[in-house]
Amino acid sequence: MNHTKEQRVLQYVLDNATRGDPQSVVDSIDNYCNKEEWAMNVGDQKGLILDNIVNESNPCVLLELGTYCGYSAVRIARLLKPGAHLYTVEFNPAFAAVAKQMIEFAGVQDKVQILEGNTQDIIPQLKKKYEVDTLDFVFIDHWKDKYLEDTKLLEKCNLLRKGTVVLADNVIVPGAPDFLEYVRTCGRYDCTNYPSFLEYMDEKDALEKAIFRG
Ligand SMILES: CCNc1ncnc2c1ncn2[C@@H]1O[C@H](/C=C/CNC(=O)c2cc(-c3ccc(F)cc3)cc(O)c2O)[C@@H](O)[C@H]1O
Ligand SMILES: [Mg+2]
Repeated sequence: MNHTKEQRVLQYVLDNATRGDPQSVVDSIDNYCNKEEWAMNVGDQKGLILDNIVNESNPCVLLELGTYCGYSAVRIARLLKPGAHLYTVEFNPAFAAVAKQMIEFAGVQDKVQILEGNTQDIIPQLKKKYEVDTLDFVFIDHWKDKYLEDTKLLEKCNLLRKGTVVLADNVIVPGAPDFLEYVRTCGRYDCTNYPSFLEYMDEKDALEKAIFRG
C-alpha cells in the first residue's frame, strides 16, 4: 500500500509522531529521512534558519511554492501567531494528498491551506480568488528553474510590499543561479545568504533571503 517514498514518509509519521504535535511530525520526518530514505525536505539544519527568519519576520500572510510532503508547511505553521495563514502551492496530486494528511495529523490545518495547481496559474489568482492583499513572507522550494519566473510573477501581480521576505531554498544545491543573480543585482531586494548543508547530507547548501524594497 505504501508504494511511494512520500507515502512511506507519511506512514512513518502516523506510526511514530504524536497527533496534534507539529514538532513531533517535523522530528519524525527528519528521523526517517536521516535513517531510511533521503527526501527533499528543507530538513533540520536549514529548518532552524527558516525558523529564525520566520520568527524575526512575524508574518501574517505567507506563501510557499512547492509543498511536497508538507514538512516546511508544518515547520512554518507551528511558529505562526493566531490568525496568521500559510498558502502552500502543489501541483502533484499524490504529493498534495500526502501533505494534506501530514498537515492534518500535525493539527495545523487551520493555519495552512494547500492550493492544488501550478504556481503560474495560482499566483495571479491570489488577490481576487483568495483575497490576499500583499504577502509578508514567501518560501520558494519548488523546481529550481522556476524560482526566477515565479519571483517576477509575484512582482507583476503586486503581491510583494516594502519588507516582504522572500526566502529561497537550495541556492547552492541544486542551485538557482538566474534567481540569485536577479535578486542580488536588480536593485529591488536586500539580499542575505545563509550558508548551511543539504538536508540529511554533508554537502554544502544555502538559503537566500531577499527582502523586497517596495
Ligand atoms: C512549474 C512550477 N510550478 C509548480 N507549481 C506547483 N508545484 C510545483 C511546481 N513546480 C514544482 N512543484 C512541486 O514542488 C516540489 C518540487 C521541489 C523541487 N525540489 C528539488 O528539486 C530539490 C532537490 C534537492 C536535491 C539536492 C541534491 C541532490 F543530489 C538531489 C536533489 C534538494 C532540495 O531541497 C530540493 O528542494 C514538488 O512537490 C513538485 O511537485
Ligand atoms: Mg529544497
